[in-house]
Amino acid sequence: MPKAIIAPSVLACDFANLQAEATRMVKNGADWLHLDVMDGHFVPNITMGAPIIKCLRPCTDAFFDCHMMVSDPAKWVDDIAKAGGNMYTFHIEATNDPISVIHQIHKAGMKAGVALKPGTPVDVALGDVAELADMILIMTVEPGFGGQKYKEECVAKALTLRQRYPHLDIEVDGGLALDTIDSSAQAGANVIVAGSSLYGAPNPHEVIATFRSKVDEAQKQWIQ
Ligand SMILES: O=C(CO)[C@H](O)[C@H](O)COP(=O)(O)O
Ligand SMILES: [Co+2]
Repeated sequence: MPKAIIAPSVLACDFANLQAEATRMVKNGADWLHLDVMDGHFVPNITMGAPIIKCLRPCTDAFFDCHMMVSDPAKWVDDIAKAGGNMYTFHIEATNDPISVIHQIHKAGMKAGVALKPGTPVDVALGDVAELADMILIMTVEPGFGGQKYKEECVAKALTLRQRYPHLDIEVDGGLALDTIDSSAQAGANVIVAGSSLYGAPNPHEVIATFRSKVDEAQKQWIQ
């Protein structure tokens, strides 16, 4: 059964100390690091790109989960692969040909994720997309900024995916915290992104452990 994967979003960290902030979460039990790449066009904010990911790569062995909030997903695949990205998750709203982008990502040696904004119906990810992708990301906030309120209504999409694809990695991103994790875990999401609730916590180790136990417990209902 899909195991719990906890992926702190460094978007919420002190970027002046990115190396220490990233490795701190790994030491606190994180499985992946979630790196939010924003181009100022697909979303109204600019964050980091391949040059920063490349600098971070020698600092940790952690799996780099690159969330690409960009208007032209095909354009950055090779740069992110060379920089050391492990998962390249692009938005389905940004392309007319998600299948060819998935193939391009695989050819570059990365896992392929496909993200859905809150207003995007899950139907677009069913069938070929879910069967070829390594992960589907259900956004639980509008992409662009950390620290937003969790949109619980989005988790119905995770439930639809989990019922059809018991082995698929399903990620949720946006507003995940101790008071919101339950609905995502119960809907079958197993990859939990959290920025503010982890970087703002005095005890991130405990928060990560709680996320993990809630997800692992909930996953038992889907497959043994
Ligand atoms: O993709 C994102 C925003 O577009 C971030 O990953 C997300 O918002 C995480 O931050 P927080 O947990 O504070 O909501
Ligand atoms: Co993200």
